[in-house]
Amino acid sequence: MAIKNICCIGAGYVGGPTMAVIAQKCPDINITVVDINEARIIAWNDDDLTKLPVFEPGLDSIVRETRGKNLFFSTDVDAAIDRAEMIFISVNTPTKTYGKGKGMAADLKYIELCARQIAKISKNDKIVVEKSTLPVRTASTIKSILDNTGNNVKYQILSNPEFLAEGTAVEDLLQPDRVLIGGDTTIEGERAVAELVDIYSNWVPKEKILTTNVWSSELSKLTANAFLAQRVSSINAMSVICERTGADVYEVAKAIGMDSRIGSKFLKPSVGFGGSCFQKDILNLVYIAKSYGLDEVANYWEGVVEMNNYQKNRFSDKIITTMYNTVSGKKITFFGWAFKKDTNDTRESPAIQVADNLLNEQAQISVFDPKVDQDQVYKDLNLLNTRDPETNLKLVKVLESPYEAIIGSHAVAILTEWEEFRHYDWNKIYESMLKPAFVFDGRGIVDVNNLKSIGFSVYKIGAGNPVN
Ligand SMILES: NC(=O)c1ccc[n+]([C@@H]2O[C@H](COP(=O)([O-])OP(=O)(O)OC[C@H]3O[C@@H](n4cnc5c(N)ncnc54)[C@H](O)[C@@H]3O)[C@@H](O)[C@H]2O)c1
Ligand SMILES: O=c1ccn([C@@H]2O[C@H](COP(=O)(O)OP(=O)(O)O[C@H]3O[C@H](CO)[C@@H](O)[C@H](O)[C@H]3O)[C@@H](O)[C@H]2O)c(=O)[nH]1
Repeated sequence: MAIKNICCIGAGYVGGPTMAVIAQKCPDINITVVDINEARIIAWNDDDLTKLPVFEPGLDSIVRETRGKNLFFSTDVDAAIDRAEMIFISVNTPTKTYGKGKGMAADLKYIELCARQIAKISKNDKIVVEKSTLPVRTASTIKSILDNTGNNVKYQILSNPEFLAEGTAVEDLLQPDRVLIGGDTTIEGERAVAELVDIYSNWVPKEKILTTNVWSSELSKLTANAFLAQRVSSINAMSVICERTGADVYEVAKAIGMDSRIGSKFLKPSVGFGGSCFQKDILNLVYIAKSYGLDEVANYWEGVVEMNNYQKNRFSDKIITTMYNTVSGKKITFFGWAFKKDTNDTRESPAIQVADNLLNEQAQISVFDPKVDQDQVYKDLNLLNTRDPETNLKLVKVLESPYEAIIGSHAVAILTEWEEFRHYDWNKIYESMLKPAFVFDGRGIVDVNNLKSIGFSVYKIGAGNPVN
């Protein structure tokens, strides 16, 4: 059986781009991406491609090429499930905010709802693919729901975790380091795995398609994110030592990165990692370890998140102490709000925590981010529930131009590494700021000597150069 119809449940940062690329590479397969969020589906169908709900370089042209041909976005979940031979589940799996495992475990309610809906609708055999990031052994939960509430149709559950990073999603999908597919080791299981391998083989070299058992595949995803986040926390831990000793973390990163056993990637010091995945997935891993009574393992990984929280708070503390121990009534301009460059995603962005800390000290904040709008900034701050929305509205302004945002500021804080920040007219910025004019670079992107020659006092994370 060659797959002719795919349904993807969840039209988010993963579902949208992943299906767009499959549609482009497999013109003979009809793909319907469904979501219960009607506004999101409307945005995916917008003629104006700048309004797509997910900003990713290169995504608009793939959607232009495929949408309406073999790629469709719809709110009719039932019809798409019914039609499909293969169903990807790509819904959100956030950290639980209630009950047992609150603040740690993955909330699987959306996964379970999908499984129940698939069971209710399906009248012929289906391959169900876990695309969402899930705790190890979730496939058995899905299988149990499907088998016990379904219409006696046969299901194969595959695990096919997604490794794309935001901002480079299209590139990562077109040229993945590997594709991982976990399936049952039965004949039916192997057949289902082969169907999915066939789909990816349209553009991914065979040697990069790795097949494993389901549990290894599920756990590899959490492991990959834990290792990646651990690298960021490790280099951030060294950034503090560099600042205290006069060593330069960028030189240290280069020196260790040339060791082929360590490798040079993912060693950029920062104000902390953000994004919807790292913290959530590590906490999920910590919860799994604890649930097996493996407290030492749990504590080991929890340290990665603790280090990250320390780094975020350390940055806001640095701003406060440098600005003569008070930021009350002072205007601080944030360059960047997204959790990394080239995305409009702000989930768990370090900017949110840094802003919250500074607002607690009665600072006034103006924000400029090339891709994040005002509503999102207020939404992120209000979600913290630290103060009432009116106060956030009063203390925080979101501007559409960096040069407008900066007028009358005491300091600039760089929270996202957008390329354009490097090329701003820093002389002009200096002119419109109060003096002394401070720059706090949480992403290591500025040329310290150049800014100092203009007149700025500069702090660059990990650079071992005390502000002067
Ligand atoms: N964002 C990433 O870069 C990334 C990368 C790899 C893996 N992941 C994982 O992929 C999963 C999805 O992440 P995301 O960032 O795309 O999330 P998202 O929040 O952007 O999208 C999920 C979508 O699923 C929809 N949804 C939830 N329940 C539904 C239901 N019952 N029926 C139909 N639609 C439903 C939501 O409305 C939402 O639009 C998560 O498990 C995440 O950990 C994310
Ligand atoms: O050297 C580095 C690399 C990253 N970061 C920060 O770490 C966070 C995460 O960055 P990145 O991993 O590039 O983006 P994500 O989109 O969160 O992607 C991660 O999370 C996804 C969701 O699970 C996985 O699919 C990807 O493989 C994994 O890289 C961001 O805040 C980055 O600024 C650093 O501070 N220093």
